[in-house]
Amino acid sequence: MKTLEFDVAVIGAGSAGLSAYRAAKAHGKSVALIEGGPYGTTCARVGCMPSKLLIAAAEAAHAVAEAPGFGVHAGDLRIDGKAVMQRVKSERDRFVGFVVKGVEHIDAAERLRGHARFIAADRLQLDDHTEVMARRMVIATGSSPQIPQELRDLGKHLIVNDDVFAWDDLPESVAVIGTGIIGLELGQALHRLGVRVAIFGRGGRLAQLSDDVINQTAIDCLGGELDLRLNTTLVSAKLAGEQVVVHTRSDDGGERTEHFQYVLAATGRTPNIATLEFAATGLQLNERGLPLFDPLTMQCGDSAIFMAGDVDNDRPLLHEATDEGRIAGDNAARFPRVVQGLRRAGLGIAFTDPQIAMVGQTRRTLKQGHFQTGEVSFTDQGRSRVMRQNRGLLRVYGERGSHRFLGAEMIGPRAEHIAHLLAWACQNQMTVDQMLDMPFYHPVIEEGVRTALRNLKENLVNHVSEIEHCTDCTPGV
Ligand SMILES: Cc1cc2nc3c(=O)[nH]c(=O)nc-3n(C[C@H](O)[C@H](O)[C@H](O)COP(=O)(O)OP(=O)(O)OC[C@H]3O[C@@H](n4cnc5c(N)ncnc54)[C@H](O)[C@@H]3O)c2cc1C
Ligand SMILES: NC(=O)c1ccc[n+]([C@@H]2O[C@H](COP(=O)([O-])OP(=O)(O)OC[C@H]3O[C@@H](n4cnc5c(N)ncnc54)[C@H](O)[C@@H]3O)[C@@H](O)[C@H]2O)c1
Repeated sequence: MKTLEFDVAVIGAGSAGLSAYRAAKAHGKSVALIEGGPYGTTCARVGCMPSKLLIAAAEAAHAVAEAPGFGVHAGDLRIDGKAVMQRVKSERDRFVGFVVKGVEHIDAAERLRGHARFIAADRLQLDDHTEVMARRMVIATGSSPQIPQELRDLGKHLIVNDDVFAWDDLPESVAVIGTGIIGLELGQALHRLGVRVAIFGRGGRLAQLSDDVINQTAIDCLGGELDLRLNTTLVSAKLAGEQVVVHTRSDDGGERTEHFQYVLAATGRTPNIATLEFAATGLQLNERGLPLFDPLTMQCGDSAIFMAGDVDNDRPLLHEATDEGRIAGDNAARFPRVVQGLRRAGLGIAFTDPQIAMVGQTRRTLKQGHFQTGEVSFTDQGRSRVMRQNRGLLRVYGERGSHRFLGAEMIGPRAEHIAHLLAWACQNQMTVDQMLDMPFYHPVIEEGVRTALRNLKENLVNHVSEIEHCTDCTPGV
């Protein structure tokens, strides 16, 4: 057994861990970067990048299928599944290669391999070979797919996102369980690439949308193309030869039994904490066994242990993981003089078509009676119609009295860009008038944003009562 000593130990060499390592090193500390799995990060290996590569192929197929709508005919659509997966994997490997190269530049004495668990607040055990002593720690162990009990006996026919990006060819059929971001992104991409796909949701929510009106618009937009089965419970899934027999029941009592080649669990992710043995740290834990931490400093209580990335179960997105890693690594090095780090305006984008986006305060977090809503439909929006992408709705929220822009939810064309504009305005605490003073070109989709802001301004000035009813909202304050 080896014993090594460092100023700081970072558990996990994913996006958050790498960012924490760099931030702690900037203080001139000795820092151990501990990794128990493959290098390359979830984002590059099996997350953001390969999913967007698959979606890019699906968009190409969709553009060909939609071309006759412009009077353009490209002939019969043919999808070469092997070539699609080959590009997904080779481009993905390129991205992973850059990350791995970066890790290899780290001093070998600070790159430790092994699965870490706590044996004290300042001590870790790596597998059965090394003990690491460090006064300050950063936990950046990420998250893993959560698998419902009823899917656990399906062997290789149960898949998660990682498995999709290991395919050499596209399959014949996939039942996607879960209507969150992963289920919708992968489900729509596979559908557009010719795979028979059904997407099952036990509730009626899509991609974490909390505005009922936007959620319904998303159901209408995506449900027009996809086999979307909402309010449907998975009763059982059983293997029958090389197929899975999926038995489902919808809330209206209808039952169906269908065969699929694979079942994709897209049912959420759970923090990687099961084997960390927090009991040895003395940290205060919440009801799910996660240490309580301050999201501005990432510090757990007043300890020298910090959290970062998906493991903390708060804003599980790449840019947030990197920010949290930077704050955690910086504060671990500064401990005990911790400082608050920059947290940015909320920004979430689902790369469906149309794209879904959420900015700043979502409908769920707004206080009833304190805000007004403005909206624009993209159905008749000029540029969207020109491009035959005139589907969707944007709703913007503003604060009564101050007229400050608070946030937005949307499904619509090029939402990834509109969401950035709105997030920048939100972080700068702009008022609706200030946003309307900004330039808008013609003809662009952003003119739709202007329409929504004008509508919001009118409603703020006239105090139009909030007509919709949101079941998830904080009751009238
Ligand atoms: C399919 C998919 C698509 C996504 N798309 C997007 C997107 O488009 N945009 C976006 O912003 N986000 C996206 N995300 C989310 C994003 O990938 C994550 O938020 C981000 O990768 C989290 O980084 P992390 O450092 O917390 O975790 P990871 O990168 O998973 O790093 C954690 C590391 O810790 C290691 N580890 C775990 N336990 C231990 C231990 N005990 N000892 C040692 N090492 C350990 C793991 O092996 C792993 O390498 C997507 C996620 C998925 C799954
Ligand atoms: N574009 C992006 O930024 C992007 C893309 C993919 C993933 N991500 C990140 O990854 C995280 C995880 O994504 P996700 O889609 O797995 O989680 P999610 O929490 O968004 O969605 C999970 C869905 O599964 C449903 N579900 C859970 N258990 C179920 C069951 N037993 N039967 C049927 N449905 C069930 C939930 O109701 C929910 O709709 C997201 O929160 C997101 O932050 C981001």
